[in-house]
Amino acid sequence: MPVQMNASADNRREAADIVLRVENIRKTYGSLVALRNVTIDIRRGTIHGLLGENGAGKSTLVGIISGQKSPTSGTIRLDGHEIFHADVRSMEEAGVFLVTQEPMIIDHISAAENLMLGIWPSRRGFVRWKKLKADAARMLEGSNINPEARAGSLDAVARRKLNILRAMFSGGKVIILDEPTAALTVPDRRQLFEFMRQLKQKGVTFIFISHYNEEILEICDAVSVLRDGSLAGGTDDVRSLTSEQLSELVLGRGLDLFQRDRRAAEGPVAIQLRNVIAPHVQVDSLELRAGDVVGFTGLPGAGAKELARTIFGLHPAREGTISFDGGPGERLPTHPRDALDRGIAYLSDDRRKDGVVGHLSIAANIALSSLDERSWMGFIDSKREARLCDDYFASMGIKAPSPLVAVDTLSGGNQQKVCLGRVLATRPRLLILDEPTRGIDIGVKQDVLRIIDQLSRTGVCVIIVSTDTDELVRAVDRVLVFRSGSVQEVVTGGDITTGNLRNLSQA
Ligand SMILES: Nc1ncnc2c1ncn2[C@@H]1O[C@H](COP(=O)(O)OP(=O)(O)OP(=O)(O)O)[C@@H](O)[C@H]1O
Repeated sequence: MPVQMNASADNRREAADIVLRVENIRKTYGSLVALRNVTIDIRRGTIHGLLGENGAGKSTLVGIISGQKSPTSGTIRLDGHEIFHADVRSMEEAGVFLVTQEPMIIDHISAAENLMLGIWPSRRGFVRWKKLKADAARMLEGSNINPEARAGSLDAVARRKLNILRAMFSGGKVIILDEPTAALTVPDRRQLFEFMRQLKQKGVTFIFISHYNEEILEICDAVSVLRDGSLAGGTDDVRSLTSEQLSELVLGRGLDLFQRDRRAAEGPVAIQLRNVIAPHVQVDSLELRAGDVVGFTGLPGAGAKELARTIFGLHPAREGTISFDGGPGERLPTHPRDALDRGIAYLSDDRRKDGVVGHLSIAANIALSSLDERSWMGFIDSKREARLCDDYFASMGIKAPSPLVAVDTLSGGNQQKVCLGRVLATRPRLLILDEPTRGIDIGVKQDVLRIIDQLSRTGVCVIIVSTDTDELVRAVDRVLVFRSGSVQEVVTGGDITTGNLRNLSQA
């Protein structure tokens, strides 16, 4: 019976190959079924992509794997052993780490101390500070993070990098990265991927959540796709897939990619900025015509985000004026309220800080910043408010039972859609969007780009601050590349390509 013996040896080898198995996992929130009997095998030493539309159940699944959430039913096996009553601590001790989109960093200690959190070297009960600093400095080499810097002073990207590095150096054998590349620059992303490949060689396994096909195709070995809480498909050989097939697997249909019909800068100037000077910003002149969609890009600190925030009154300008429709130059807004009063709206890239109010409903959030428009002599027109909320709820494709549920209960991408609905509802004349589709799935991303396009056709000027080159290529008329606080390059027409923008924004 040699054939049978070979088969069982193969089975054993195969079982040993599987570091993590989720089996028949089901999770419900009241009547909502977030996961329906999901079974996935994750092979040791691979990078396993987890894909799905917003609200498909990805964060819920990795929350369960990492011990943050408990399943309604089903089992998790690590190295073939069933795990009972897992919590975050026991899973980290077992080598399973979840790196979320919101870095868990302690602000008042240094980057080095944060990096080594939980693994501070000690001798006879005393922390070996010298060794800690030396180890941390080695790990942070090439990351542009000063090991001595107070974590609270680091920007969002540095915090995210620190969090990823912490999991990697804490001896994780299964590391889950939930949209780790959001906000990372191209060089940062390359560095992260290189690092993942090195650890993979050493047998570390990654579960990698991303909405970017190109990333999945570049870094993953295998993928599993969730659709509406069920496993919709997957493969152990990502190389056999094309980007279109990946989209189809995620959406259950083909993807209709959006491409703006670019306009030349013609017609009277609607908004003009002059001599704007602010920390990290020095811009002599910027002109927007009605209906222009302009992209701002560059490395962190190069001025793109800073200028956008200056126009909205979040980043104090030392000098500079703004004028509307050929009128006289006015001082720049000194406060967001002042900006909103003058028809300038802004979507922050930090939805935790200035995005949504979690315990309020979707409708209340959408209504928040457009209160003036729906009130008349101090009274709120509630019919109008309901209509407005219904419109945005439907057009943004927000996945929730109704506009009345609390934003807290939505998936990350759906929360982002609420933020976007909220700024669009202010009906501004200048709309500034900072990373508008970050965290949003590929299908809805096209819808959002379409909505921005339609809005611009009503005469609204739009500024999109973005590090997503694909987004810029699809959505804008021209791209301003920032360097050292100034506009270094203006890219127009056929020159707006992914390759060009990557080269220019890294230079
Ligand atoms: N605490 C909660 N209460 C009620 N429903 C919840 C809760 N947490 C998640 N859900 C629901 O479970 C479903 C799955 O959400 P999950 O966050 O896992 O999606 P996701 O695939 O990670 O989406 P995204 O890409 O937007 O991050 C969604 O319908 C979401 O609204």
